[in-house]
Amino acid sequence: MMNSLVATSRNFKNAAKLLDLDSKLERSLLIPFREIKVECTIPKDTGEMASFIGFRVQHDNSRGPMKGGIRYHGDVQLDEVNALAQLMTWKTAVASIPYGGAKGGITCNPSLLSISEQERLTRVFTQKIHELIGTHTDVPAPDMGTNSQTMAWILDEYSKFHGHSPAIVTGKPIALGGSLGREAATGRGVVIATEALLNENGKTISGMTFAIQGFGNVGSWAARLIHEQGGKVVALSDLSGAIHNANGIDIPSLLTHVFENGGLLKDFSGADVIGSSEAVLHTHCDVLIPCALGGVLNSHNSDGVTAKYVIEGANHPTDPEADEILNDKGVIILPDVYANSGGVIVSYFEWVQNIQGFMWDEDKVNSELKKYMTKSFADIKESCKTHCCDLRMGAFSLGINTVARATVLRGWEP
Ligand SMILES: NC(=O)C1=CN([C@@H]2O[C@H](COP(=O)(O)OP(=O)(O)OC[C@H]3O[C@@H](n4cnc5c(N)ncnc54)[C@H](O)[C@@H]3O)[C@@H](O)[C@H]2O)C=CC1
Ligand SMILES: O=C(O)CCC(=O)C(=O)O
Repeated sequence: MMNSLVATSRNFKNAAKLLDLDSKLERSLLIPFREIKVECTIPKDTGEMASFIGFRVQHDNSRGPMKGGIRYHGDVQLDEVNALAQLMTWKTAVASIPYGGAKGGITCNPSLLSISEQERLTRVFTQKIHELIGTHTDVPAPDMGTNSQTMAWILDEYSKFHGHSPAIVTGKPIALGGSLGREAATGRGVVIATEALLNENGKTISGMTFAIQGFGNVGSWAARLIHEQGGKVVALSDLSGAIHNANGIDIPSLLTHVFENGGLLKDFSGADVIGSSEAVLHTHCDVLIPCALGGVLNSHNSDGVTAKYVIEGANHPTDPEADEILNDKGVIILPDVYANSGGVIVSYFEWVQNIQGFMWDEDKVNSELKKYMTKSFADIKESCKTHCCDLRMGAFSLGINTVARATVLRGWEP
């Protein structure tokens, strides 16, 4: 698998070439604004001390406060967080929301930590970075391995230093100022994006077959909404393996099973086991939606993809080498910086509601989300036409051009 920062930066450089970007400006846009690395030491429940490394990379703030999730996963390391922060910068620009990009994470396996250990770790991490984040500087949110409870602990810890600050994080519980619709937003956005692409090709979700890797926040909401719209989810996977049912998996039954089974889809009686999580990538289907880790589609396995469309619910699931292989096979890829932007778009609505001190109803959140995503799909198509390129390069060049213009307007002189 290619290093995620190398992969993301390669996409950036190819788009910068299409834009004929000044080489000094190009270099400046690629370099992150700030990289933070902190040691977080906590007592485990046993009384033993344990140290973890936490990161926050603030990539760019030319268009507004930096924005992006916090990931708890064993593979978290600086290059990965850097790549994810950079993606946030282009993603917020593609979505036309007034933010820059950031991302954070702690190298840990949350399933091996008790809830109180996770709480202590989150609070220590917040103590270490609280002076460098802020409602108008850098606003965290959930990502893999974190959720609304994690955001509640950050809010509480941050507020001890700075006073009650609901807008310091998004994706928080509704009872603490979270937005209706945020929990479902990334999955809902994935489905809106899928619909836009399929409609353009004379198709609809209803009657199409789908395979989804990852059944956490993004994957489970995407599956639920696809099922509701008449799409057939034939394969799914998570950390515990992959399952398949050619007649379509009954998603409501699976959700009940997962809820009662420690969050895992293994042992579900309504489908056959098809092996490791990677098996789902090669399942016969119309649409493949990776919703887990980065780099899962690479030079070793992309040739086996049979789907006609890949919708990137995860961040950077496709290596540039896999991009080439899939493009040669005629597979259409809807890139992460658009396909999974529903989460950060509704995070923006949450932040706006917190600042206004006014709560929107869920219909308003969902209809505004659709409006933003419909507009950005049209903007990407226009960019593809201008630069004669595929959707990834269309989205990257749109995002990079928007950030470059803001940077120059603020007084950057090439
Ligand atoms: N939560 C959000 O709002 C957003 C998330 N994303 C991206 O979506 C992806 C998933 O994030 P969430 O759903 O929030 O995470 P999550 O922690 O809720 O769920 C992750 C899922 O992936 C599965 N998984 C982990 N390792 C796997 C592997 N090797 N093979 C197959 N499945 C595996 C887990 O079992 C779980 O089902 C990540 O790439 C994240 O960056 C993107 C935009 C926003
Ligand atoms: O909701 C947010 O602010 C960030 C979501 C995120 O981390 C992502 O889009 O990858």
